[in-house]
Amino acid sequence: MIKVGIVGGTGYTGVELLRLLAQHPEAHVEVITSRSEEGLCVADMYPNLRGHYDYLRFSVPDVAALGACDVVFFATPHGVAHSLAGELLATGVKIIDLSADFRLRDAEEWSRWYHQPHGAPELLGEAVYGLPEVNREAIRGARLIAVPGCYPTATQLGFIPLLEAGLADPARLVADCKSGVSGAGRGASVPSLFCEATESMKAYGVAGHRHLPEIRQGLQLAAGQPVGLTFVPHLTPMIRGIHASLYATVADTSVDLQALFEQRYADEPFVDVMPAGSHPETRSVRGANVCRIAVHRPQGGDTVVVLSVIDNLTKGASGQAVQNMNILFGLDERAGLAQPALMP
Ligand SMILES: NC(=O)C1=CN([C@@H]2O[C@H](COP(=O)(O)OP(=O)(O)OC[C@H]3O[C@@H](n4cnc5c(N)ncnc54)[C@H](OP(=O)(O)O)[C@@H]3O)[C@@H](O)[C@H]2O)C=CC1
Ligand SMILES: CC(=O)N[C@@H](CCC(=O)OP(=O)(O)O)C(=O)O
Repeated sequence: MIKVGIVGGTGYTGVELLRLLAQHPEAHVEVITSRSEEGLCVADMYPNLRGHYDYLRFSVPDVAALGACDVVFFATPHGVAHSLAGELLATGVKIIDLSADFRLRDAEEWSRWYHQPHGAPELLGEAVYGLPEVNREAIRGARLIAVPGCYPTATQLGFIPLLEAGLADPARLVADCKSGVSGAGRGASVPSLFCEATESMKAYGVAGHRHLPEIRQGLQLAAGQPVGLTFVPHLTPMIRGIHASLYATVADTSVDLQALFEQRYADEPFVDVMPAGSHPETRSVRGANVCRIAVHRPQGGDTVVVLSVIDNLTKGASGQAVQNMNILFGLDERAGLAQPALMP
């Protein structure tokens, strides 16, 4: 059994980790932290977990207890993993960080977008970006994994086949993305209030969202050259889900895009290329560690439209984190992640 620690167990990604790990055949959660709920039984806070974690109580983060685990997940706000990662790695534990702390290669760029100094630039060289569809081999040997953000996962998986094949004009990519409200986390904030978020929809961060440099970094690697990306996130009145409508211009309109996408993801257990003409919906991935993709070229023109949907808490965060754990420990990549989406 892999001994698991979770820092930040009361948040939405923390409880999603618990939900997924409850049915994992090779993992056992030993430690879960919360500073605000110290001593509380996990199932008293999340009744959906009653009967699964009756032994488990929240405790304050403690390096000795976490260091006795095999792997520690950080499901915490930005900056927390920076402060604990070095000390924990020294104990021999592996780290899977769901926050953005180690996603950007450049510490100065991270500081600009996250408005604080990078707290552990010395660890950036060894951090592996945990997008298995691109980095599976590097993940296997990693000590420190940076799990991609939710918008970056949906967007990169949608654009990558076009960019790797050199088909899309890399200078003019557009990502028009919609997120459910759980993407903002469990902390109280006015935009997340029921009366603010329901029966309405709005864009935000058009001038520059912190996921822009992360997405650009991944797309540049796929394209092998700089990319120009317009990224517009929107808040939509649903709890879970990311819907990305991605636009690219292609010079060669003779390529069979359906075949290209099917071939690129043929061996990927968690990317589903839907039949030509499909319109994937967010509820088809709710609670499932899956990205469903459809590729269109409307009216046979030179604009390609890729539709990519994920659950922000599953393939966009905790499911992808467990997928990384499975790869890291040489397990079946699907372990604990086989459940289909909840419909309706
Ligand atoms: N929500 C989503 O869809 C996604 C989130 N992410 C990222 O995952 C991380 C967690 O997100 P989410 O679950 O939504 O966040 P939440 O705000 O819902 O939860 C944050 C958790 O971190 C703990 N925490 C806060 N500050 C500290 C600290 N200084 N030291 C230790 N623990 C702390 C909190 O517990 P307590 O204060 O009691 O200790 C809480 O359990 C974030 O970095 C987020 O950006 C990534 C992809 C998608
Ligand atoms: C709807 C909503 O607010 N979404 C969050 C992004 C989700 C997330 O948590 O991403 P990180 O892991 O990179 O922080 C936002 O736009 O800030």
